[in-house]
Amino acid sequence: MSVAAAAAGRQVWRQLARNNTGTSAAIRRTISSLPKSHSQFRPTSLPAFTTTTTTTTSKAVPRLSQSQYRSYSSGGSSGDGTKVKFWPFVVVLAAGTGGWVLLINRQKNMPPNPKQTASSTKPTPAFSPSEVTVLFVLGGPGAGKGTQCANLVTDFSFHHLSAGDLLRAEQDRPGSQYGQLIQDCIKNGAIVPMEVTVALLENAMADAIKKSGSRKARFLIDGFPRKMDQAFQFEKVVCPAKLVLFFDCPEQVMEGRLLERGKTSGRADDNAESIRKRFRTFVETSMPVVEYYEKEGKVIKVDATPGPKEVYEDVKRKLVGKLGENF
Ligand SMILES: Nc1ncnc2c1ncn2[C@@H]1O[C@H](COP(=O)(O)OP(=O)(O)O)[C@@H](O)[C@H]1O
Ligand SMILES: O=c1ccn([C@@H]2O[C@H](COP(=O)(O)OP(=O)(O)O)[C@@H](O)[C@H]2O)c(=O)[nH]1
Repeated sequence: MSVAAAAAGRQVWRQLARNNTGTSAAIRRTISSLPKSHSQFRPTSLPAFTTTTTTTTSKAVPRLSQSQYRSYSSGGSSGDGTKVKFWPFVVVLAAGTGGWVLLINRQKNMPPNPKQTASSTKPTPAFSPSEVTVLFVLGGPGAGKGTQCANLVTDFSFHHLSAGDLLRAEQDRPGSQYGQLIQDCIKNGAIVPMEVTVALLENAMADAIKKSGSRKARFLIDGFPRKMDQAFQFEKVVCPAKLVLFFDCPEQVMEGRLLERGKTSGRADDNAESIRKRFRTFVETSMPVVEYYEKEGKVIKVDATPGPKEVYEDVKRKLVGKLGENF
């Protein structure tokens, strides 16, 4: 695991702990019981995070200065000149060995060469954007992301991966050490630490590609990234995204849809209190992600207020307009 990845992992936990004042004591307990190293809190069933090693090449060993050498002439003579004297050799050997040890220890303490570190720790995304097309699908809770993804799957043979669905499946997986954490986050409209979600997505993408038997694939990553750290991590270790589909919808409309959905969805967060928290998280944490990608010129914005058919016509027209029929 790279130092940067470890630091990123620790940062997430610190951040979560900081943001944690309003969340349940169960989350606090879970966080405090979690190990610091982010490689250790990776779900056991999930793929390994990209790991790289940093190597430092040994530098040319500088010569010892004169003062570090024991002078042959400094010792007095003992006995007659015909006897072989061993002690000067022993002293020279000891001094030489000491010098080597000092040098090696100094090299160990030296910071690695920045050039080497930059190239050797840069993780390569698991999937190449030349083979794998990733579209992030964003929008407030209840904006209609899942509904529109289903249409896109039919017309454009996308694989649809909902981050929320993957998290709920991990939450329900017997033996998952993240079940309680995910459950608490979802109920409180909080965001599950990115390592868990990114790993679940990478795993699901790899499965879909394996099943399809083709290295080329299109993915709709629904409800993700909801936070900037997730966006950076996913693009760095999984796959750079081509575009973001953003479903823009007023809160009042989304609330009505979610309360209606809550009558049958069985979801722990489709209730008035959780909805309020989810809206807040969306405005404070997820909208900055949309704004970031807007600045990158990667956002297709769709008004999600009309009925599903009308919304889809708009999605299709804008998507094909941007990428063409055969993207
Ligand atoms: N354009 C729309 N007009 C009215 N209802 C919609 C529309 N799109 C989705 N819905 C309904 O609203 C609820 C939330 O939609 P969903 O696709 O699950 O949203 P999200 O995935 O963004 O949370 C669902 O019950 C869905 O049937
Ligand atoms: O990347 C993600 C996606 C979802 N969630 C959690 O899953 C919940 C439900 O997300 P989903 O996309 O299923 O539903 P939506 O809120 O969009 O209706 C969110 O409120 C978060 O608690 C998360 O932590 N990280």
